[in-house]
Amino acid sequence: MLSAVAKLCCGISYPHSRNAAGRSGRVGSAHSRITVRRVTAGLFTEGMAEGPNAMEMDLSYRRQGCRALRKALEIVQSPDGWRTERTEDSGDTIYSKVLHGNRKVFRLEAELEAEPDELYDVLFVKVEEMHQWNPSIQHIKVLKHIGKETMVTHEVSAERAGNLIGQRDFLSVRHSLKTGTCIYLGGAATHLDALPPQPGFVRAEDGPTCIVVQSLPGTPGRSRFTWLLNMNVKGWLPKALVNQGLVRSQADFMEHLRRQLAAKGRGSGKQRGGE
Ligand SMILES: CC(C)CCC[C@@H](C)[C@H]1CC[C@H]2[C@@H]3CC=C4C[C@@H](O)CC[C@]4(C)[C@H]3CC[C@]12C
Repeated sequence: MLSAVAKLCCGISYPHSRNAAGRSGRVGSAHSRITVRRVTAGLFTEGMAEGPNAMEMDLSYRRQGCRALRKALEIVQSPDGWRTERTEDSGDTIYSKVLHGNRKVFRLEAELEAEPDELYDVLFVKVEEMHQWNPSIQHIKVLKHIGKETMVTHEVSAERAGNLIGQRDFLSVRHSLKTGTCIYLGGAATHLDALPPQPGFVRAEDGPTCIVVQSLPGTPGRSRFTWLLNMNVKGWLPKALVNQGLVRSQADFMEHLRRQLAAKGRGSGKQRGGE
C-alpha cells in the first residue's frame, strides 16, 4: 500500500513528464528520468514561473512536497511503537511514538461526517479560510501555487494555541494527492527567500506531516481521518509541556473541524439541526 502510494505520489505529480519520458523512451536510469522531468516541467508551469531559476524552484517545491508526503506516510503507516495517548469522547484516539532523534510524533485517528472531497476542499483548497473556523490559527497565506497539487504557505498560530507554547509561525510546502477513494495531504517546513524568519516570531517546523482521508465503504458521507502531527516548536521549553500542548491542539483542531463541517452541512441543506 505504502509503496503504491509513494509511486502514485511521484507519478501523479508529473503526469506530463511521465508521458514525455515514455515517448522518448528514456525511462532507464533514475538519472535520465530526472533529466526529462527537468526539461518538461517548465512547459507545464507556464505563467507561474518566470525565468529558469523560478522554474527550478517550482520543481524543487514539488519534489519537497512529494518527499514530505512519502516520509510522513512511512511514519504514519509504520505498525510498531505506538502507544495510546488519549481517547476523546468523540471516539477520536491520539497515539504517540518516539522517532529516532527523540522526536515525539502524534497520530490522530477519527471518523468524520464528510466525504474525502469535502475535506480536501476545507483543508487544502480553502486553507486560507482556516482561521475563520479555527481559533488556534491567526492566519494562513498561500505564497505560491505550483500547479493544483502543491503550494507554499505561511501559517501563524494564534497566541492562545497550545497554551504555554506561545505563538509560532511556519513556512511550509504542502502537497496533495487524490486517488479514487482517498486523499493525501502532506507537508514539511521549507524556505522562501521572500519570507525569512520574522522578527518577534519563533519559526517552528512542521513535518514531515500528513493527513489521510479515506472514504468508508458502505457508509457514504463518512470518512476515516488519520493525521500525523510532527512538529518542532523550537525555543527552550520543557518537553512535557510541549507534548501536552501538541496533543491538546490536535484535539482542539478536530473539535473545530467537526463544527465547521456541521455548519457547512446545514448551509447546503444536507443536515437539519438547530431550528
Ligand atoms: C502548538 C502550537 C505551537 C501550534 C498549534 C496550532 C497547530 C495545531 C496548527 C498551526 C498550523 C496548522 C496547520 C496549517 C495548515 C495545514 C494544511 C492543511 O492542508 C491541513 C491542516 C494543516 C496541516 C494545519 C494543522 C494544524 C496546525 C499545525
